[in-house]
Amino acid sequence: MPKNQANPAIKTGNPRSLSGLMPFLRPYRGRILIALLFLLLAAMATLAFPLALRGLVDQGMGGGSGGSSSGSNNGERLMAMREHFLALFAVGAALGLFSAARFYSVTWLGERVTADLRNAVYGHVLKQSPEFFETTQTGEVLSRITTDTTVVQTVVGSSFSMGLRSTVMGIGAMGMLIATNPVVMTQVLGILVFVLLPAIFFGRRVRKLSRSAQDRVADTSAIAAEVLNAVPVVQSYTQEAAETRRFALASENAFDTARKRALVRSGLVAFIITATFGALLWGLYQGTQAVLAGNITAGHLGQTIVYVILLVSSVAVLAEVYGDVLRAAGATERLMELLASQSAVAEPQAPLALPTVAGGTGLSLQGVSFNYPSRPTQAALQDFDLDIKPGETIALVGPSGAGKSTVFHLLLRFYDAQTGSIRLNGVPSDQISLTTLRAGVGLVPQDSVIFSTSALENIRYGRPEASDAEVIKAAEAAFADEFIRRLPEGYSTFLGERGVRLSGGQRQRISIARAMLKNPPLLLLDEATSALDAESERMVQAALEAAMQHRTTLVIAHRLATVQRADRIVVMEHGRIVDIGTHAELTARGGLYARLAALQFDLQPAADTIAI
Ligand SMILES: Nc1ncnc2c1ncn2[C@@H]1O[C@H](COP(=O)(O)OP(=O)(O)OP(=O)(O)O)[C@@H](O)[C@H]1O
Repeated sequence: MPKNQANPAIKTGNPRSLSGLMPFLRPYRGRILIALLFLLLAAMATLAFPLALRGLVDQGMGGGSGGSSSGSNNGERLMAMREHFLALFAVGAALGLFSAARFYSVTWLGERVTADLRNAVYGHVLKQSPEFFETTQTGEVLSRITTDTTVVQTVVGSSFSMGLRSTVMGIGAMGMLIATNPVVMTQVLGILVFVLLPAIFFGRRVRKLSRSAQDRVADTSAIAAEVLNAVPVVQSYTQEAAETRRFALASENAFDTARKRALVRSGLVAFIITATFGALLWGLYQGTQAVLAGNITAGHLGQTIVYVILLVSSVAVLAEVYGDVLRAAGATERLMELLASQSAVAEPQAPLALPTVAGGTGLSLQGVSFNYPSRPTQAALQDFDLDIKPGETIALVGPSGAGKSTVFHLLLRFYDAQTGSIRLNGVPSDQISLTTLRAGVGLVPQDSVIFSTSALENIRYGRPEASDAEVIKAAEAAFADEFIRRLPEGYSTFLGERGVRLSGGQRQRISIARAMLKNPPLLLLDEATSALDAESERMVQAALEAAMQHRTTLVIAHRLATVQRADRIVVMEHGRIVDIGTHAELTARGGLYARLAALQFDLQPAADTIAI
């Protein structure tokens, strides 16, 4: 089982999964306490309201209910009423103030925790080895970072506080009811038990469906991410309609699961509302009877009714919140799964320093055998032995699938070899921290990556602290300066997806300038196979030659000029080294290299050629 799979401790959509959020809440303990304080104050203001109301009804209005009161009596009552109204207003103002403060602090918390969570997941995903991305689709990760965190935000930033407020209010209202009217209370409590039991049953179903609804939404994101990255291919094969149908099918699945969840939840809501109404009416009925019998005053009844309303509405809100909590539990689980995934490439416990050697990095690969985790039976490299002196330029050649790129992957520690050792300047590569190891390597991939930013920043990606002058120097060395200056805004021109599109050769030169600015002692170059026009080709070649100076270079070579410049050419086939030598030596030997070279470099055709 790949190491990056879900931590088995975190399984199905259980509300307990929300505990995974604890580390994200902990830094904000002070804020949480403040929010709780405002929440309590607002709840207390709400609970004080019926008391003030009772005072108003019984003392302000109904005190001497007989009809013909004396003038002074009326005046006193008016005064008392005013006082009661003032008290009610004070309670209302306090409620408004505390509710606003609670709302702000809780929303702040929700947004903050979600932002932290999103950043943590993204940062964690970026550290995963390529193996992770072979098993997890980009769209799926995006969906988790956006949709799932939004669900969590709903809970932390609103549902949770609603739930807490309802709990406090419910308990408060219950306490007040017990104090003022124990008989009604006993009956209301009975009804509440009747509400809660089925709610738990329904809740379980909602939970399962919540998790699955999130999964189905992630499916649609995965499809969209894949297809949006390949729109030209989709259009050239006129597959727009088919792709739309595929997406619609996934959307339909998501809709169906969400609909089922809504149905179950609706049942829950219908049940709760009916039951709470029952409780409310029951309380009202009891109260009216008591007033008629002269056991309690009208104010007492009014107060009781408001408390009963508070109590049942709290329970109703809690049921609603419970649904949100279950949804968030599903989302948290999925996020925690991502956070729990461990990169198959481990950092060393006690990293060793990487000594610097003049002229470049010395490399030693001894007995290296490796197969990709998804292909346990097929060796991508076998008994690979190669010593490279600092400053040497080595060309790797061989048919497609020979394992050339795999050598790069292992040198960068994207994967770890199953057997053998890889040493840089004598230090095993798995004993060097990943940051140190990769800081010393410059990679120029076959397909140049251009980020959506200025030309300046694109080159600076290789060394963020470099000055503008250094960036320009690197661009000049990579023969990129001239064309960059001719762009609409020179070095400030926005490149990439939403900016100026560059030609293949220009992209390559930016990519080379980026690596040159980093100035690494080891350069890994994957020469582009795509044909460039002669002028572009000449420029790229010149840029590459400049880049190879004063460092160790490994180049996956596709050009005659490159192999001719190399100190040694390593010929690979089926993951093994089949020959090593210079261009002249290897051509003279007439083996695999001679045949490859004849095909690839357009040399004198050899007698028997092989397909590459
Ligand atoms: N991520 C991967 N998972 C599984 N197998 C892989 C992976 N990458 C490469 N392989 C396999 O490993 C072998 C070596 O591939 P590699 O990419 O190193 O070859 P290459 O010599 O660079 O080929 P090319 O010149 O076509 O890029 C091939 O059989 C390939 O199918």
